[in-house]
Amino acid sequence: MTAPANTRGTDSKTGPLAQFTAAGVLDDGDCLVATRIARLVGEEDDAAVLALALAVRAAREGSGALHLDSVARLTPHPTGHDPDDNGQQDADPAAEPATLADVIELPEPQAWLQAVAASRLAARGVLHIEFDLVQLDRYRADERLIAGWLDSRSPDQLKSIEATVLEDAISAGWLNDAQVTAVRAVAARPTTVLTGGPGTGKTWTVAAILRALRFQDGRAPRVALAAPTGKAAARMNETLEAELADGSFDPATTIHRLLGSIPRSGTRFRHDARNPLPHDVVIVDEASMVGLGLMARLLDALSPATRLLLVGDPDQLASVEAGTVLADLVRGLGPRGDVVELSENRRSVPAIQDLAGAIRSGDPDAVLDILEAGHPEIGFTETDEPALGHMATVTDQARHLRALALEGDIDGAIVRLGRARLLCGRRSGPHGIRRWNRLVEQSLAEDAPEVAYQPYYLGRPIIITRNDHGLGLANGDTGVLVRGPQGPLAAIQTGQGVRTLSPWRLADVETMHAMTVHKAQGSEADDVTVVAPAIGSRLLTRELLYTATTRARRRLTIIGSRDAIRVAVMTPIERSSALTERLLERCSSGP
Ligand SMILES: Nc1ncnc2c1ncn2[C@@H]1O[C@H](COP(=O)(O)OP(=O)(O)OP(=O)(O)O)[C@@H](O)[C@H]1O
Repeated sequence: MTAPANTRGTDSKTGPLAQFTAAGVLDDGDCLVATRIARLVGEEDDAAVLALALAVRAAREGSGALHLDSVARLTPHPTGHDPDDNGQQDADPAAEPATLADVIELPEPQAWLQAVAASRLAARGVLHIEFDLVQLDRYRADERLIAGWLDSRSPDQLKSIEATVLEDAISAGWLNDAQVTAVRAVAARPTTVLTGGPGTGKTWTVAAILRALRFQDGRAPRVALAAPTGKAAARMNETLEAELADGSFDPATTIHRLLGSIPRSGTRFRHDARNPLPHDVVIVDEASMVGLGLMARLLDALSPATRLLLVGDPDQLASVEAGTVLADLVRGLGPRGDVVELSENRRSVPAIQDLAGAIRSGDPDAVLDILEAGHPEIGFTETDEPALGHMATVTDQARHLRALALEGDIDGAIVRLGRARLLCGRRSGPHGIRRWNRLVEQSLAEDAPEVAYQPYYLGRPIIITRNDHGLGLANGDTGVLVRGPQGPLAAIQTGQGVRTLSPWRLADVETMHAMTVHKAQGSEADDVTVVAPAIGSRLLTRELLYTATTRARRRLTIIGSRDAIRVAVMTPIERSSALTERLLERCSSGP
């Protein structure tokens, strides 16, 4: 393959940009940004402009870096649509999906990389080439900040933790060996990453750490508890209630609030290197949902004396923002001994744990064997045309919720809400939540016609979609509409308990007979039904299936074809970054 001829790549209507747009790989926004910047710096090399547009696209898709040799493996979507969007199934689901290399003549990656390295875009610092990756300046800067910060830390700068208090907390904590290692690591190290799947005792370990900190002599250390979302912060407060009860520690908050958001600035905060946070210890839960930019801003705002504990599950879906920071840190800091992994799951039933393990290890045969073994806790409905008839628990749940709501039973309805959940990859299309919400409502309307036309019908499960500090509601809080003395009441489970209020006060709210897997992150239900995305969907990934599976405590039903399951298990989300390499490079060149 050769580098593309110079066909006026700075014009998005012709040349390689047009070809990539027609193949559904680039969108107009990618091309517009690339052509504008190219014009600004006077770049005329098609190959470099194409790399810039693809780096912009990569960031949009969650990568802070671009491997030019991965471009050939991209899947073209000539209509610009995902199969789940346009309602079409692949004609032959077993057929190998075409790659971009099948439809476009691509530059040879090494020559392309050299062309980018020699380009004006590189000379002017728009693009950088390191570790054979192309990076936009912003993501490289964030990665360098994170790696540099982690590298500069020394245990000598930390306030020491009294050994006897630490040992007391450990012996009184009923901790397993890995949990003890984690507590000791936090005491001894400036940075610790605590990983593990759901129910492996991460919060239990954090509680032991807080107890060790509370009984320190002299000034109690100042601890910040934080999470990427309001919902996750509220959950932290709930699960650490006993440790927070005496007021020794401030309740958890969002990372944005901790750093001090500046209105209308998503990238600047009141706390930064010049005005660092005053805390001795910062503990971040659900760290897999923290993107590159936010992690860089957080570390930038920590003083050298601050201990940092990042807690999360690197195998779950990563942040919406670009980056796979937690997974990168696990790989990059592992050799330094900064990572502790917990693996003993105490929450889900063994069959679901085994299934999650097989998905995580990328073994489709093992996954299908478990799905088809007839475990009472696992159902597998093999079809690529899911229908409501496949989801008895979902319609059952809707009817129970409605009955409890009609009785005005707030507690009963809230408990019921956590019993069963229908999860989908996306919002739209035949496999998306909108369709299932509509179908469940149609089914309810057979007995209760008002469900079809009343927005606030009794028994409507809801999810809050935006933080509302005035009402004390967090994005992701869930609830149900129940009969109240003067009309319908919204009963919502918040971090501070159940709140009831008039549904008319709710601004950002959606129906939740079905929920996206992204939104379900950090929450669980006893009985989970998962509709697998269609073959060809970009959402059909290992992380999506793992995250959905690990939401189930007692029973799981997966609805999808064997091929779709196979594709999901074999398709880890490819997000490129150079953060791991940066950390490993520093580790190997260290003292
Ligand atoms: N060492 C232990 N001894 C007894 N019970 C434990 C221990 N560790 C964890 N548990 C229990 O196991 C369950 C899961 O623990 P925990 O909530 O800490 O897990 P987690 O990893 O934080 O889960 P998630 O990621 O879903 O929040 C809890 O009921 C907890 O009380």
